[in-house]
Amino acid sequence: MNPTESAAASPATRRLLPVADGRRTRAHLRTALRPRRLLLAATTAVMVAESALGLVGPIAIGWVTQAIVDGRGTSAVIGPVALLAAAAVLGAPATWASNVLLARVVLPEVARLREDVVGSALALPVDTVEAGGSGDLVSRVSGDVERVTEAAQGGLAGFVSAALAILATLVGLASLDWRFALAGLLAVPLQAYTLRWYLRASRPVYAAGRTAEGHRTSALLGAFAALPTVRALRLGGRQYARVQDASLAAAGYEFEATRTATRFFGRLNVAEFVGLGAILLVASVLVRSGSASVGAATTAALFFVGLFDPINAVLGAFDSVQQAAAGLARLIGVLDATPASAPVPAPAGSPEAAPRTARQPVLALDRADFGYGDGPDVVHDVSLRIAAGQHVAVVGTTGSGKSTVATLLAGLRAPRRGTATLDGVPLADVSPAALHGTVALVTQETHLFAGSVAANIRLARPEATDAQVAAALDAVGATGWVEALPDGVDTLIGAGGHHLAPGRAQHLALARLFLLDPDVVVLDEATAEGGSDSARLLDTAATTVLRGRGALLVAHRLSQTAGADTILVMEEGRVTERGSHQSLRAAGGTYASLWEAWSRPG
Ligand SMILES: Nc1ncnc2c1ncn2[C@@H]1O[C@H](COP(=O)(O)OP(=O)(O)OP(=O)(O)O)[C@@H](O)[C@H]1O
Repeated sequence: MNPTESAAASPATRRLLPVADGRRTRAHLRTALRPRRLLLAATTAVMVAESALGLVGPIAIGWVTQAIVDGRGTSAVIGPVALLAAAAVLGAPATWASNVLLARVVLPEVARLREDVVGSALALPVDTVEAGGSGDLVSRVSGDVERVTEAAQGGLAGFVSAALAILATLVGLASLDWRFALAGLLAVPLQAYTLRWYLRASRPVYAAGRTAEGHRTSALLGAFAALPTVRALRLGGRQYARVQDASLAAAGYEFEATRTATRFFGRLNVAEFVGLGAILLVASVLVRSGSASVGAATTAALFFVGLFDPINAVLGAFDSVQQAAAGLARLIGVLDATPASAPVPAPAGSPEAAPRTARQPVLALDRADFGYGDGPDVVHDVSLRIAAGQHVAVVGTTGSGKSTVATLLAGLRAPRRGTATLDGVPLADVSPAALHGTVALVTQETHLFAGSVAANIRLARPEATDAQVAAALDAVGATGWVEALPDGVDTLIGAGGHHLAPGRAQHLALARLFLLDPDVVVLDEATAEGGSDSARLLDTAATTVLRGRGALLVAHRLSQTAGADTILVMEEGRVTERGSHQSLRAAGGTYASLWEAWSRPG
């Protein structure tokens, strides 16, 4: 997308990627954890043992208190103290084992989820990413994955062990005297009510907060992508205001979430004091009536006070589990948005990658219409066919739809009506792995990745040898200037590296294309950056790359298109003329005038 457009699109008007509903999210979790259910059961068993060890403290203290009240000798204290020491010694390995087991259950799944989501994101249709803004995608594969990891590593472990501690304490209370348990349970309705209120209040806040974060990232990325335009047109203030609005909206949700959590913990304190008050009341009645010992009453009070932390931990963990659930739903939304027919692209050279063939596939558009987003059609009823090494050129004025046709033919976008096919199969049904090496699109915007020149060329075929990389550079005539760089092919380019002029970046893109060796090439102004000096060099390189393959050429310099087998003239999204250079010149129409204007000296 044009950066100016991306910066101009208001985040509020974006259609973000879908978010999975609760049912779909739970189903995904169940499927993911099913193969690990034995490990999960072992982890739970260790956590139960760990929680049971945590109960030993209050029990031992109760026994000590009772021994003192009864005036028994020091020997009566030795047993409880030894028990306390044993629980402390066993507690450490139990905690270690539960952490290790939990990591074994959870971490591989989180890692796989991240890989799946990144893979799906790379296979998403361009339209879908453009509609949502890449910021939304970035915030999902970074922020959301982080939240799920945090919850799974820390929050979930805390949640499970604290929940088990609560259960074990309640059992402990009941085993002292059922009336202690009953008194303690008085807090439960209040806690349940508070929790229900909190879940209802916080869930939408977290979900909206994550969406707002996506908007904020989109606004930031949009502003950065359009930086040169923003500077040139002095749009800084407007961009700043846009980012500020998106940030304020996101911060607003963060405040709201904190406010809700604070209220929640305040209400919980009330519940705790109601429970403790009830236990102390019951204790005093039972001790006075002789139904319970002072030691048992002390243990009961300590049990209940000991519940405060786990209850806070459970409910606090709800917080991170809730945030993780919102994140997980957004991640699964990405998985679901990827077309089933478009598996994750396999790197070239891997066994799943399409085998290289010297075949000549037929790439065709048939009566294709296309429009961006919800906008009107900008391409109408376009048909063209590239077979067996044929070269088709598209010419026309700015905005007539040439680039759009190029992206339709390369399978980056799908026509609204009509078809785009490879050997008769709709491109939408051809997996990226099968398209890789068959059809390649090179546009005017050449992205240089941070890395060496060789690494940038090798992206086309990671298994290519140094000699093959050198041969590709040689074939397109780039060896001379590449060798003159500070470190030759090892010179670092891209972000933070040696600066290359746009024409040189295009030259490298042509070398990359040569190494990729696709059957059909779609060149969209791929040599447009050449100044008068390097224009000829780029034209020669393009001629070398195109030799023996089918091609669609979009170019402003008509010298590049004059040799094509068929030339299409586009006006306002329609093909208005079609034929060879000679026949179109002879026809005296738009092409003849364009040629006339272009070839006029000066
Ligand atoms: N990402 C986009 N979102 C919305 N509209 C777009 C987008 N890209 C192009 N358009 C519109 O579609 C129409 C065709 O544009 P396209 O870029 O295909 O024309 P073109 O002939 O390649 O122009 P140029 O020679 O300037 O590259 C234009 O009206 C343009 O404004």
